[in-house]
Amino acid sequence: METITTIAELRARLAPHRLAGKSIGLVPTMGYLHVGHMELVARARASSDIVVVSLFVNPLQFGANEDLAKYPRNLERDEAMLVEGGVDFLFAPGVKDMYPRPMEAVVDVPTLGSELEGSVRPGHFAGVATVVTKLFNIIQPDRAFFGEKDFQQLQLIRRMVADLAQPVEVIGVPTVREADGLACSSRNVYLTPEERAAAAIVPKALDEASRLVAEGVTDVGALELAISEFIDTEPLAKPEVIAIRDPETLRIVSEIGEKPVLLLLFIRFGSTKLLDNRVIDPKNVKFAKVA
Ligand SMILES: Nc1ncnc2c1ncn2[C@@H]1O[C@H](COP(=O)(O)OP(=O)(O)OP(=O)(O)O)[C@@H](O)[C@H]1O
Ligand SMILES: CC(C)(CO)[C@@H](O)C(=O)[O-]
Ligand code: BAL
Repeated sequence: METITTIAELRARLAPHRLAGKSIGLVPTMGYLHVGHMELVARARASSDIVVVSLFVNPLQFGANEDLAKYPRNLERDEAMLVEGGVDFLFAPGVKDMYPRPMEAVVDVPTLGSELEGSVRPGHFAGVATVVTKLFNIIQPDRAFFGEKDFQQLQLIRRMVADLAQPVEVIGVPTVREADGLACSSRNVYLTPEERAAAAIVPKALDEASRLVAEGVTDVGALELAISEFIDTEPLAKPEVIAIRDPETLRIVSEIGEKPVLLLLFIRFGSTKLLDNRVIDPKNVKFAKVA
C-alpha cells in the first residue's frame, strides 16, 4: 500500500490504472479505523481492481463546539489495518492539501441536510457533501462505499450523486456491531466504562421498536414516545433525536402502514453523541429479544 498526501500525486498514481481500464473503489473515512470500516474495505476489495481509502478529518463538517481537535487519530495503526485489508492507496491529505484556501464553492443538500442529525449539527452535511464531492473529483472512483450506520449521510450522498449526475455508484454497507449490539464507531472510545455499558440501550431501543411494530403499533407518535420512554430507563442516555421517517426521503410519515419506516436515533452519553438506526419493514419484522 502506498500512502499519498497530495492531490497531484494521487491523481498521477491513479491515472495509469484508469487508462488500463481498472475499476477504482473508494472508501472515505475519518480514520481511527475499526471493524466497521474494514467491512467497507472488504466490500471495496471484492468488487474493485484498485482500492483507495481516504483518511481526512474534515474541518468543514465540524461545528465550532464539536470535537475536531480531539477527534481520535492513529495513522500508524490505521495503515497497518489497511495493509492487512489489501488496500492499494491510502489518501491521507493534510488540511492545507485539501483546503489550501477557504472554500468559496460548496455543495449543499439543504433539505435532507437540515433534518434529524442536521437539526442539531447545522452545516454538518454541507461539509460532508463538499468533501465527498471533492474526493470524488480527485479520485474519480467507479464505486464508493458508505456505512448504513450514518444512514442520513448515505441517503444524502445518494441524492447528491443522483441530482448532480456524479459518475459513481454509491454502495451502502450494513452496520457492524460490537458483541452487545452497539454500532462500532470511532467515537465509542470517548465513552467512560459506565457510559459504554449504558450505551447498550441504543441497539436495544431498535429491537424494542421492531417488537412494537410487530405487535401492531401503527401510530408514529405513540411509537416515538414509547422509544423515548424506553431510552429514559437508562439515566445516562440523553436523546437528541428519536424519529420515525421515510427511509428514502427522510420525511415525516403519518402512520406505519405497509411500507418500511426508518427509526433514527441520535443519543448523547456525556459529551459523546451516538448514532444508530433501523429500517423496519412492518410486513416482515425481525428483531432479537430485548434482554
Ligand atoms: N459500525 C459501522 N458499520 C459499517 N460502517 C461504518 C460503521 N461505522 C462507521 N462506518 C462507516 O465508515 C465510514 C467512515 O466513517 P467514520 O470514519 O466517520 O467512522 P465512524 O466510526 O462513523 O466515526 P464517528 O464515530 O466519527 O461517527 C462512513 O461511511 C461510516 O458510515
Ligand atoms: C464520509 C466522510 C468520510 C466525509 O468526511 C465522513 O462524514 C465519515 O467518516 O462518515
Ligand atoms: N461519521 C460521520 C462523520 C461525523 O460525525 O462527522
